[in-house]
Amino acid sequence: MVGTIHHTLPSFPEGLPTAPLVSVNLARLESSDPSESEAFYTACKNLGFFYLDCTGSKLGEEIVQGAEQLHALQQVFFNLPAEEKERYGQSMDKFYAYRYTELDIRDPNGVPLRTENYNLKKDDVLGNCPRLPCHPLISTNQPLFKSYVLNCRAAIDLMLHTLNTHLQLAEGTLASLHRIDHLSGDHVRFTQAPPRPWDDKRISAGEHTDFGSITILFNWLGGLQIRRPDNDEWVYVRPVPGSAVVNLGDALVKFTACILRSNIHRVVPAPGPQAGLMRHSLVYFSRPENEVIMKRLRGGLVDDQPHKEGEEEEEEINSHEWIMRRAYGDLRGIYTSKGLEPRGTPAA
Ligand SMILES: O=C(O)CCC(=O)C(=O)O
Ligand SMILES: [Fe+2]
Repeated sequence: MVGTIHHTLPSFPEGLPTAPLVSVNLARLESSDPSESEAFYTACKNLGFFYLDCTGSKLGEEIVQGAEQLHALQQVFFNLPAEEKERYGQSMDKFYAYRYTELDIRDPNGVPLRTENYNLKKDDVLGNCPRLPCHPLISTNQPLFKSYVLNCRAAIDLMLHTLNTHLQLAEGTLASLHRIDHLSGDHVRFTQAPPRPWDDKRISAGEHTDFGSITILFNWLGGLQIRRPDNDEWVYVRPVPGSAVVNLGDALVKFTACILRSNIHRVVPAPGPQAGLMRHSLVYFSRPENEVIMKRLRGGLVDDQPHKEGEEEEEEINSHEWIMRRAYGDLRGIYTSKGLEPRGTPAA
């Protein structure tokens, strides 16, 4: 198995309530193993979160290795002086650039600490659109980003294909909404959060559902929590070396008229002995192509789903607009089968 650095960090504490995530093996999904495929589909319907065990799959091992390399790179990137990072910040792009939020905690020099992220568009990496100027550290690592994007997309395309089969949709329906050479909101995200005390207000403001299709997440410290749908309890997702955490986003809930689930989650300070460390995560968000209209699909099991009152009159918006309004506009919040639960801060 590819080396990961989890064992070099303080371990995730025992005895905390953790999320009941099933583990789906990528190699077995690749070989269309019927019971693995069924377990995957069940996880997508019941919780919308699962571990993707990448061991024993060439593609999986490449994804894990890429994630480790990008984890090392993101730490170098976030260690750059603030002015250097800000040069490629929000003045260039509202979303696909370096972004930060200042915390009300200061470092020993009196400088406010930041939670930071950097978003890099799939279309930028693959050359489907003009490239946004970026720091040399990012541009010199384009081959690494490119192989990571292609590998994540290969895994996502396989998962979409498997879902398509279980949902009994016409062949290629989900694939036709997620063509890699068509513009979409897919992106790689680096995140960094400094150690900080528990803050109820900040934590609840960060509760969200992802609003795209399928998210592939790597983190090395605890702190990610999901709210269990059965008892509403917030529980930790323990990082597992060699596995990604995969979750579904609201677009797939919309397309399938709520057959699939996107579960609410949030990030809290890392627990126990991990609490004093800088926390990073590496996320690949996939989203429908920009021009795709965000409404229920026709065909297969989706046709058996009940129609919501007023569904026919719902305004038709495309994926690009959906993302912008979910991130910054009037559609901010948590999307559930009951509708949109408004929240003040951007979801992801
Ligand atoms: O940092 C994490 O573990 C999760 C991040 C997340 O949920 C997101 O960026 O949407
Ligand atoms: Fe998320």
